[in-house]
Amino acid sequence: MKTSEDLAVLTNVSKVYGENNSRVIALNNVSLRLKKGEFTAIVGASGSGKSTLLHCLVGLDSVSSGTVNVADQALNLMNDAQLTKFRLQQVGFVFQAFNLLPNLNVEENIMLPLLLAGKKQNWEKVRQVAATLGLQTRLRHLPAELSGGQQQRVAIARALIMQPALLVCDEPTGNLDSKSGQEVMTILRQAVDELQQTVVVVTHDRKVAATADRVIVISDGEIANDVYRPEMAFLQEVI
Ligand SMILES: Nc1ncnc2c1ncn2[C@@H]1O[C@H](COP(=O)(O)OP(=O)(O)OP(=O)(O)O)[C@@H](O)[C@H]1O
Repeated sequence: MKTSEDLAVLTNVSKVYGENNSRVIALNNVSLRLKKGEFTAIVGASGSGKSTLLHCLVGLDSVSSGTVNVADQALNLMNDAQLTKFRLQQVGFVFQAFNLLPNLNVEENIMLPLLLAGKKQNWEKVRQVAATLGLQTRLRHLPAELSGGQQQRVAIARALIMQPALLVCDEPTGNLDSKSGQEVMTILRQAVDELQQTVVVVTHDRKVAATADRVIVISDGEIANDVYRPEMAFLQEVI
């Protein structure tokens, strides 16, 4: 049963890659609910299934069995075109590699999802989002003229401009020094606290996990722990 507080409900989700000798069970019967406005970190050893879980959550990957419901839509029943539309309208993505278009300046990069979604150009909105991320003096710069932390802030602005139901971040601080990484986490925290943005972060970094409200530990494709506001000692043990 889904409640009005739930943004995402995964029920008995399994994901199997390959066949016979190369068969890998990447997710094994995972059930999970994410509440609206919640900031969740997914942690676990390399190969444990974190990225697979993130991909199944946003319809980048299909599930082998089980159901995935996000923002009142059943992803497991959608075709590719429907999934593409769902992701464009409902999901913001931030990756370790910033994935900005090198020939577009900062404000054009931030505008891009609006144009891809067939919406009107809205420079005021772009500048407003850029300003909340401290990018107001960099609007005409190209990505190559920015620091790594600034580039990641542009990527976050680009993800937030669509006011996505869900913001997913795969190792968002993986390419950053610790100060820039901290700045990026502060921005994600603000998006949760001030915009009630729902955020899911996959990370190997315990400081990143400590910024979240909830930490889910994946082990061998299963949820091994699911803890709200864990103590640092717990994070030191699991990350
Ligand atoms: N496209 C694929 N084809 C076959 N096996 C895959 C595929 N994607 C992932 N796997 C396997 O599924 C398991 C889970 O992978 P996944 O990428 O989700 O792990 P992860 O926890 O994100 O790892 P990392 O921290 O190293 O990124 C691994 O054993 C991996 O080899």
